[in-house]
Amino acid sequence: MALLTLSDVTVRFGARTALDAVDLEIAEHEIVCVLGPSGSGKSTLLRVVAGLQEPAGGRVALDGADQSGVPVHRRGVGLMFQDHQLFPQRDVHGNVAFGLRMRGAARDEQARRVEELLDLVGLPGAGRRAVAELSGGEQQRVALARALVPSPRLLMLDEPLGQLDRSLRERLVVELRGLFGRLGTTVLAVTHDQGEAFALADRVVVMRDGRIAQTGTPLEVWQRPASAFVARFLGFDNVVDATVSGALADTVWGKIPVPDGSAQGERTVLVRPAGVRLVALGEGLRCTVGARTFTGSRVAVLLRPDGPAGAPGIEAECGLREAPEVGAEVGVAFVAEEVVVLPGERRGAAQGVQAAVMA
Ligand SMILES: Nc1ncnc2c1ncn2[C@@H]1O[C@H](COP(=O)(O)OP(=O)(O)OP(=O)(O)O)[C@@H](O)[C@H]1O
Repeated sequence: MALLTLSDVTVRFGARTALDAVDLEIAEHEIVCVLGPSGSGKSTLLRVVAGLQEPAGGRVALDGADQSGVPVHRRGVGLMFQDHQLFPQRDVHGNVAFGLRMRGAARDEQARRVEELLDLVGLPGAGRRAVAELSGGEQQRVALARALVPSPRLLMLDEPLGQLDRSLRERLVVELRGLFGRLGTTVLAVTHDQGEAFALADRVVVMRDGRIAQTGTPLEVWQRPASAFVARFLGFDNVVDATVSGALADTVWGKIPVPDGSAQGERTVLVRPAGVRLVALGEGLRCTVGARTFTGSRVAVLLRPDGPAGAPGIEAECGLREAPEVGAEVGVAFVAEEVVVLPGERRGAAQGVQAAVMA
């Protein structure tokens, strides 16, 4: 049985629907990350599970038990918010022991458990340190220890690494995944950073306007985005309308090869940057290099098709040495394995069909 089940959960703020009939299940020991643009309903999802927000409709169940009317502190969930919300006047021990004290745990049990948790999050012996003197990353660990101390059956994290610098986030995310794996913690985390979500999660949930746009393993979502929205949200810019016929998609960039078995007809097609190949001038689509951006080990190259007028730019990625100069003229070809015909009919095409039917 799922540890957490949301069935048809709707949350409204006046006329605004923050969650729109959401269904979601989380299995025990699973780490699920919710991703989505600002305002898509991520925090509301956490709040409704925690009991901080009443749903207007639907049901939240933990271990199969309906949670309506069950207050926050009786749900057995741990919560960690973006801004840590540590008590500045208390030391590390005082912060981590908070949940135990509230439960009336004996002092020696508190001391033992706090030490155990501080060891676990990599802050052994830090109990007497003042919270205000800790670095952002250390405060983050204290907040995590505090959330873990009552052994919640579900740990919920809202932008857990939000305010930390990039290198610390990358390190902590790996540590967190290892830690949750060892503890067998079930986690529901919210982040707007897809790199973080992909590194942490067994499964990601992409939200849009209060609904789930896609759910799947990081690899599934990355390889097969469910829609143009998800593809663009993941940072893919090469998304164009196409008419797919057999192994070719007819697009504004010319005919692009698509993988065997691709859906046919009026579609939207994603070409991953790795599927854009630079070839000799005179072959493929003629483009001018509009910009180059160094991304670490690769160079992102923006190509502007020389025609037809209004054709969108194409993003390619090149090795450091073969990236052409800005202004260079190049030929562009496409590699079928890196092309994805997105599920669902193109919106414009569907509207066209509807207009035709109505006429
Ligand atoms: N207390 C509230 N009163 C009124 N509207 C609210 C309230 N909380 C959230 N909303 C609205 O509900 C929608 C979803 O908000 P939510 O905070 O869940 O989004 P989010 O995806 O977490 O956004 P962000 O990434 O910016 O934190 C938004 O349109 C927001 O304006």
